[in-house]
Amino acid sequence: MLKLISATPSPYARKVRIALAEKDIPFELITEVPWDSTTQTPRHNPLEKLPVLIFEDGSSAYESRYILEVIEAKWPEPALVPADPWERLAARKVEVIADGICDACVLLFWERHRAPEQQSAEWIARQRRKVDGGLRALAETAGRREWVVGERFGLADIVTGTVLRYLDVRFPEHPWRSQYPNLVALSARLEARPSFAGSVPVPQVISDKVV
Ligand SMILES: N[C@@H](CCC(=O)N[C@@H](CS(=O)(=O)O)C(=O)NCC(=O)O)C(=O)O
Repeated sequence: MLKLISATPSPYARKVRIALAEKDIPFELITEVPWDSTTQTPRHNPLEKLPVLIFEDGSSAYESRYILEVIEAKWPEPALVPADPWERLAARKVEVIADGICDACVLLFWERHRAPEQQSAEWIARQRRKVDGGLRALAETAGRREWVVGERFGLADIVTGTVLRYLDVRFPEHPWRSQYPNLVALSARLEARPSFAGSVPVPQVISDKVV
């Protein structure tokens, strides 16, 4: 059985969970805390990050963008990336923006885990600018269209939906809902899909000291 190492808050893992669900690919979900010493992630990814997709032969794929490319190659229908090369590149650019917002949120999250006197205001401001700028770019790209790129649901919608819901977990005070009504409507439509409803992110308890 295909296995996916995931974590309850992970937007990167949620991308993969949604893609597998949208393609009706059965898999075993392994939920863990990659920050704790109990993690099995390093056994399957030398970079020690989840998500990790583990195939029946024990080989593994890691880095969510790469995992999604592997899934698209192994199980091409229904396609989640546009056939048109330029539309495909537009969808990949949306993934770059969405992943970049998530990356900035992760850096913010750990900076805020440091003792107050050790936290860098400049570093926090820098990450906050990336979140704000990325959201602005997503809102401009999405406009008021039904789907973020092209004429059907796909990768650009998956990554946009996952980063928006991730903000509720890691950056709940961010005012994106008042800033971008088009993203609020898009998020509501996407969250109604069974693949989204079955993978709603929630915080996790981290037992070990990380920073
Ligand atoms: N670029 C990676 C990022 C993955 C990532 O940062 N995963 C986190 C968990 S979560 O933030 O997604 O919940 C992790 O495993 N971090 C462990 C570590 O960085 O050592 C991807 O897209 O897969």
